Amino acid sequence: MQLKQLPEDFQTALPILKMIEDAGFEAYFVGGSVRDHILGLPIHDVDIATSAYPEEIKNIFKRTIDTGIKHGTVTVLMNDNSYEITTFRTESGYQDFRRPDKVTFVRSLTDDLKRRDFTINALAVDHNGNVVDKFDGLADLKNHLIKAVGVAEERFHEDALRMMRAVRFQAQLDFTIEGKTEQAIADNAHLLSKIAVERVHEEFVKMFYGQAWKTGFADFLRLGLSEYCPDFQGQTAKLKKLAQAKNIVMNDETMVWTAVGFSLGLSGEELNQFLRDWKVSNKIREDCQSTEKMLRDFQHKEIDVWQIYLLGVKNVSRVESLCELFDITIDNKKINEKVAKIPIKDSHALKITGKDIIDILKIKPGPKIGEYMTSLEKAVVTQTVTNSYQDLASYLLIL
Ligand SMILES: Nc1ccn([C@@H]2O[C@H](COP(=O)(O)OP(=O)(O)OP(=O)(O)O)[C@@H](O)[C@H]2O)c(=O)n1
Repeated sequence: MQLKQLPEDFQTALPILKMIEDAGFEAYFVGGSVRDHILGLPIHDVDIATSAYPEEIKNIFKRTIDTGIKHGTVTVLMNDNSYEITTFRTESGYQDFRRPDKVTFVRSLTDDLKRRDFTINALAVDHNGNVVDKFDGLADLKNHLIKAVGVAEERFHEDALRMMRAVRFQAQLDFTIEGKTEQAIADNAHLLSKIAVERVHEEFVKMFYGQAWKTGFADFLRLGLSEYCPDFQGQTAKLKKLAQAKNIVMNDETMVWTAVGFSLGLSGEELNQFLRDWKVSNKIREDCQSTEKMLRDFQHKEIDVWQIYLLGVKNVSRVESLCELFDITIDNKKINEKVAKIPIKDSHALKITGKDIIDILKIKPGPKIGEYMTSLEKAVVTQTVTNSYQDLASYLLIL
């Protein structure tokens, strides 16, 4: 097959392919960008694979960065763009965060495509738009199938995260996992416990961003992958409820982690520990905790204006969606009334500064100042005190 027209992102990168070819090597567009373009989806990253070794690439281009040179990847800077160019390779085992343990550079495109995870990701496109399809990836794209390249077991032994990728692609693309590939996931789910939590975390969150996240998540549970993830052992029944909940669009990490934590019935320190186990960032952990608190408050028909404020007055829609997910009814009118009455929209609007606090209380600068600021902010938001220098200064003295 030949693409009717190369997508714009490929066209911009054509001079790179040409320069590599002029030096006597092969170069192709590969991976997710090819898959997404054929599916008519927007392209994210343009990946280029080549028969040239990294040092040979560095001799061809003036401006390069050794991104992952041991693993064959060199970034080439051209005009305002940067491109990751990776030497054809075979590999085994990814025990660390992102890179395979052992890589062997090869000169054959087919060998490179052979080591890739799924047939739909094992397509390459040359400078004329000719698609190299050694493993029937085009047919699988047409039939909406996620199918491992070659023997599925081997692909999952090389990198167990690919089992999560299968479930994630299924959710993102609304595809089906092919029979043997699916069986191999069920048989090898335990291999997931060997993978760095950061990698599992990344895939887990991406799984929820797809249109059909509930199908993806249901398969993640059904195929036993959840049993090998942090804190999910023996929790399938609770998690299943999430897979059967109402359909909402999950569009940020806080939503995902709050939804999962809430399904498990976690709050306070337990929720915090769960999120730490999954290596969720401090910022998102804080957001999840205030979001979860709001959900619980709504469940008990309470509306805490400070929680609404903390979450960011504009971000109540996230909580609304989560309430819909868990069938919690919320009184929008009441919330809007409360939001309208919040006298400040952010902490910078406080009529007192950290320096004022130091002067008034005659204390040294330090983290305590931030705590005082938060207490004053809370007092203003909950209308315990008015936002004037005089009132805030007096309130500070009785804190
Ligand atoms: N565990 C992995 C990760 C990646 N790949 C191969 O490397 C390509 C690029 O990987 P990556 O950018 O991580 O994923 P994409 O397939 O591009 O998809 P997405 O960006 O949505 O993750 C994939 O298409 C696939 O051919 C693989 O075989 N095994």
